[in-house]
Amino acid sequence: MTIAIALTKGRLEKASIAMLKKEGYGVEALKEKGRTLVFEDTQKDIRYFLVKPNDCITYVQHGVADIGIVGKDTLMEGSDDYYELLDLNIGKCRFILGGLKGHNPFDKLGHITIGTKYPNVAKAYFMEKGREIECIKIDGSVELAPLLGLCDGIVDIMETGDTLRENGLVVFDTLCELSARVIVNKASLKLKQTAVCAVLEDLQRGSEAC
Ligand SMILES: Nc1ncnc2c1ncn2[C@@H]1O[C@H](COP(=O)(O)OP(=O)(O)OP(=O)(O)O)[C@@H](O)[C@H]1O
Ligand SMILES: O=P(O)(O)OC[C@H]1O[C@H](OP(=O)(O)OP(=O)(O)O)[C@H](O)[C@@H]1O
Repeated sequence: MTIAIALTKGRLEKASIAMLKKEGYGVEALKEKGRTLVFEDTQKDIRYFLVKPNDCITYVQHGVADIGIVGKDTLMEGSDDYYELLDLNIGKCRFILGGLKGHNPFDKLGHITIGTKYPNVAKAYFMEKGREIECIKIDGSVELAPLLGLCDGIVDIMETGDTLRENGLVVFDTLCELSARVIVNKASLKLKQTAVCAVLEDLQRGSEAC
């Protein structure tokens, strides 16, 4: 029975392919991918494809992918009609509230404006703290927004902290730790249980080595 696995392209791509390869999966072809989008491992009867983070969830929810590997940040921001079954211990980073030194958004009395790629996460965080915010959706280089006066602070991913530091920004709070997760289509877990669980067991072993 063929299993389809959606991998997130970009920052998670290398580490997830390396883990699959180490566990004996034939994903070598993905690394010399050119413009080809789908790869078959006929020996293991697995089909792989590389997609953008949000699309990984979409393909899993629709059952086109049985399994997806995607960041917890993307899962927290998006819809949740899937099973999240494994933490892979790769792509580790955290959600932070950041901004200009001496300008903690919580100290502001009036209206707070937050720049972020993750408006749902940001709103939930401030709501829990009893503050309502206006979110300005930013698609990249989020650190620019407070520097140029677009917003009072940002909710974004931090790994090394270099991007914040090099732009003179500071961390005011950590919302939570993040890493890549394995998600599974709900029907696939029932209908392809043996094959799906075999992949999960291998990935579990791989994640323990991280
Ligand atoms: N600095 C980072 N350190 C570690 N993991 C990160 C970092 N930035 C992103 N990630 C993880 O990698 C995933 C993919 O990030 P990536 O930046 O490649 O994609 P993206 O957000 O769609 O960006 P782009 O629009 O530039 O393609 C994120 O969802 C997150 O889980
Ligand atoms: O703490 P650091 O190690 O500096 O990493 C953090 C940066 O990485 C991510 O952006 P990315 O590089 O993916 O680019 P983007 O701004 O286009 O989203 C994130 O949005 C930060 O800008």
